[in-house]
Amino acid sequence: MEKVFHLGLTKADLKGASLAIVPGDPERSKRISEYLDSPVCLAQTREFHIYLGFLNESPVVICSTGIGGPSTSIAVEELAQLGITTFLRIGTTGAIQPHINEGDILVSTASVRLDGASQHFAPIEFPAVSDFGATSAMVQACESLGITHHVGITASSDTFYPGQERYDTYSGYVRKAYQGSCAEWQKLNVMNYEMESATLFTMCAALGLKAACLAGVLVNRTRQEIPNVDHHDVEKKAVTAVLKAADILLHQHK
Ligand SMILES: O=P(O)(O)O[C@H]1O[C@H](CO)[C@@H](O)[C@H]1O
Ligand SMILES: O=c1cc[nH]c(=O)[nH]1
Repeated sequence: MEKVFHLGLTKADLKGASLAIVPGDPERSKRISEYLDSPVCLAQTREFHIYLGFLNESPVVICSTGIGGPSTSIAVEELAQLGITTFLRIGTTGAIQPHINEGDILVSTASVRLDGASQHFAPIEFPAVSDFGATSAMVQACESLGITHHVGITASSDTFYPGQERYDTYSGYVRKAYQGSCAEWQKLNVMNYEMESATLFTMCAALGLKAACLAGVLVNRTRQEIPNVDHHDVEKKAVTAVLKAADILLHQHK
């Protein structure tokens, strides 16, 4: 088999792996790989930092997606060509419901499609819905680890500023269409904002792949805009949860 376009890997490089953990941040890939047995770096190209390791003897791929839908769609398309069928996103997020605390883990059942890339896979009426089994594994993982978590809908936006209704200190400008949008999502019981799950869920549902997403809360925007938690502490909790979910999915039938 030829190498895929961006990741530059062949199927043989993945050693038969069928599950990938997909963080946004490239540096998170390496940190996650350190929890696996015999981790190796397969490639570092653009935003895609790819590692292979073993979880209780099963091969697992870690591949960062970078920020947003377009690069996420490339990672997913190319990993699927290499044999990956299950994608577990581990992200960071901003909560918009007052009962959610910094450091909590949010498991997304579905996402509001505030992205553009998902429309290249399915029309806007098509739901950005997670895979039930993979999402249940994330919930089970949080429960068994005693991690405070919330399960529900996520708003997934192409932009960090206007799409998430952030009034930056440079222009303070958010176009009319997004003014008041955060309050509307709050009213509709949306838990949080992040930037990749709408593309991931839509394309995986459309292409017959499985996807789930959990994210660690860095900030609760009902109280403040700038995080004051330790990113690494939040990340560690999310990594522990996603690895447990991967283990459940890979080994539950053995
Ligand atoms: O921490 P990651 O996985 O990158 O996720 C979140 O953080 C980035 C924005 O700061 C976006 O990618 C968003 O989805
Ligand atoms: O508020 C936030 C925090 C992290 N990532 C996002 O996309 N939004």
